[in-house]
Amino acid sequence: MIIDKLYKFVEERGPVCVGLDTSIHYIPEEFIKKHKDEYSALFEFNRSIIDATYDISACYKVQIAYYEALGVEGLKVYKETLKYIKEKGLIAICDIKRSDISSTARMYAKAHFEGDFEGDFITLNPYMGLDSVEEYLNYVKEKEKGIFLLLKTSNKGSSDIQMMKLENGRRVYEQVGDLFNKVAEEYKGECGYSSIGFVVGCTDTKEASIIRERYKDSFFLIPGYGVQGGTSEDVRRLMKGKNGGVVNSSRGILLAYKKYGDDFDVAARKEVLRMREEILNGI
Ligand SMILES: O=c1ccn([C@@H]2O[C@H](COP(=O)(O)O)[C@@H](O)[C@H]2O)c(=O)[nH]1
Repeated sequence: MIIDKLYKFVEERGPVCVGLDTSIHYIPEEFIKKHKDEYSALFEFNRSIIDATYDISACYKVQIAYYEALGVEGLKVYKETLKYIKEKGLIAICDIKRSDISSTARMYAKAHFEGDFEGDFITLNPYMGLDSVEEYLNYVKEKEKGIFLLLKTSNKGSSDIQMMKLENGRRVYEQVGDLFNKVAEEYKGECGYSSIGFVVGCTDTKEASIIRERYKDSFFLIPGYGVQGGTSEDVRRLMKGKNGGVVNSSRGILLAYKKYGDDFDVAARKEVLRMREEILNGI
């Protein structure tokens, strides 16, 4: 199961997930000038970040929106970045947040679990229900793939719907979490976690411990650290020890050169080390 590989990397390298939400505007101008065009600079920037951080990071989360926004040329960079991660034996989480009826979901599964845009894990929005996720499950069982389902997101608006109380007393996110937790049981690896995990933002201090307590055996992808305001203390409420999840930081790592004044790859490494130390020290 792919979760066993991720768990092993978390144990060996720490829980940091490097977010490759790479905007052209984040790349230093001198670096862009050294390359044929913006797209090759974009790929080389990603490659340098990966080379500088792979031995101290659990995985890479590649946010497709940043590449889609650049059209076909951007998607080629997305593809090349995923290929590079795979060639180095690392783990890619494709942050695509798809959700659709099953016939369309089948196509999304094909697009992101095989072919040009293949990754190890994908993110899905499960709020369309069980049948919107079913088409992906065969890949989890047979092709060493994994899924992170949005549960309680890091944005302020997550309280608009996800926190609503239903007549049965549960919150909407609990209804969704309980439903998919049962499904996840069938995809457990040797590490005890399932290849179907949840996305839980670390920006809701109050709800974090409740979520961890309710989903004791789930592996979490945790965004919201740093720029969005989540702290290491918030992360620890969700982590369940040192290896119950991975903690994403995108802008905090990609733009670390502005904070440290070093070359961007050197600064990215410094920031991953700082973040890892800050999170693990309190556990
Ligand atoms: O609840 C969620 C789910 C996904 N994200 C994604 O994580 C990164 C966060 O980027 P930062 O620069 O570290 O804030 C981004 O790709 C989001 O789309 C999230 O933030 N919250």
